Amino acid sequence: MKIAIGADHAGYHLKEKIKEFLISRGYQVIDFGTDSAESTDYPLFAREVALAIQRGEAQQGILICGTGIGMCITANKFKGVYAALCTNEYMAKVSREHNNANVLCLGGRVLGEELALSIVSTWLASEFGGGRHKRRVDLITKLEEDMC
Ligand SMILES: O=C(CO)[C@H](O)[C@H](O)[C@H](O)COP(=O)(O)O
Repeated sequence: MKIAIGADHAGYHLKEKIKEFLISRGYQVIDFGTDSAESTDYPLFAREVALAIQRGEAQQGILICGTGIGMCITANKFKGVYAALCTNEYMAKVSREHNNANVLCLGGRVLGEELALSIVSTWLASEFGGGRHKRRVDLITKLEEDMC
């Protein structure tokens, strides 16, 4: 399983912790930056992670900015990318089980490291439930197709 990861300056430190955590658990990580805490612009990194998902280079993505909001707004502009902003484990679990989210967005200025890693771990361990949730996700996919 390959995971694409990206952050702006406000998510940089948490990105490094998450990357370390993922590698220690055997995931392959593609890191699209940023590579320091110097001020930069979150859409640049959301774009790279979203394109990696679209191209099939990564199956899932994780994006971190100050709140996770800017990353989530940007990533959801890309067809086939379903990004979810999660602030607790329940949201992480349901974003996979109900929404089949393929990108997890986190707030580096919102979450402590321990909670953030627990959210990542829950998200990765959760799977899409199908059934009535598939019907709803299919409606989202159809909306994407109708808008092209
Ligand atoms: O996009 C955001 C808000 O949803 C992110 O949290 C950014 O990291 C934030 O806007 C960056 O703010 P800064 O004042 O330039 O550090």
